[in-house]
Amino acid sequence: MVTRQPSLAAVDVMRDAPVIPVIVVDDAAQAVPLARALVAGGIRMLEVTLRTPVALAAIEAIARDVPEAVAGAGTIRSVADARAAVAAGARFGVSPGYTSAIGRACRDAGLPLLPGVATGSEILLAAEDGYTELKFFPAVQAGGVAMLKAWHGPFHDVRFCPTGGVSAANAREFLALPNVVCVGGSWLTPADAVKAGDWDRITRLAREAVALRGG
Ligand SMILES: O=C(O)C(=O)C[C@H](O)[C@H](O)COP(=O)(O)O
Repeated sequence: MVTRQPSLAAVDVMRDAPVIPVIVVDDAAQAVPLARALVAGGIRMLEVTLRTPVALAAIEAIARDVPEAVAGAGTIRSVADARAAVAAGARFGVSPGYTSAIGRACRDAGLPLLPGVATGSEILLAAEDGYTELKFFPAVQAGGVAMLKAWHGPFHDVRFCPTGGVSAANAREFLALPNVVCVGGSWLTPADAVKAGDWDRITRLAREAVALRGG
């Protein structure tokens, strides 16, 4: 039984911290300590990608056992994914691309969505459906900082979370842009650290990520 939480908007998800960690969980038992490690470092909005068989169980475990965290689902590629994410207790969703069917399903389910876009036409489609807080994916591969600067003219009212190729080394450049609210990335949860249960390292990486804004 999933307890419904107070409603959240996509912009709240983006504003909470400078980085949304993109998490891949291979073993459901890792989910709770991993979430606690990120929370200890100041990161609460957690994107658990639906890329592994245990992803939904991981979201469920975090939603149940780590009340300070806000579990979200990444890699939403279909209406079925959106519904499964909600049923597991996800409180926001992130998609690597966008279709109106996904947008509608998330809205109907009350799931704030960060739709993935990489072109002007995709931005227009998402905006037509009422989505103006978007994930730019894959950010570095699709044009990076220069692309976001170019988009700022025609799409000045759209805000982005660039993800894909973003790291501690280039995050500040993105965060300095007027149309970037936060960035997303997998660097806070390196596969070797998760595998080894090196939660202190993950807390340290989270803390460094929090310091990216303003510092
Ligand atoms: O599974 C998804 O839908 C995703 O969210 C894709 C991720 O955003 C990127 O894989 C993160 O890219 P890196 O930070 O470069 O590792």
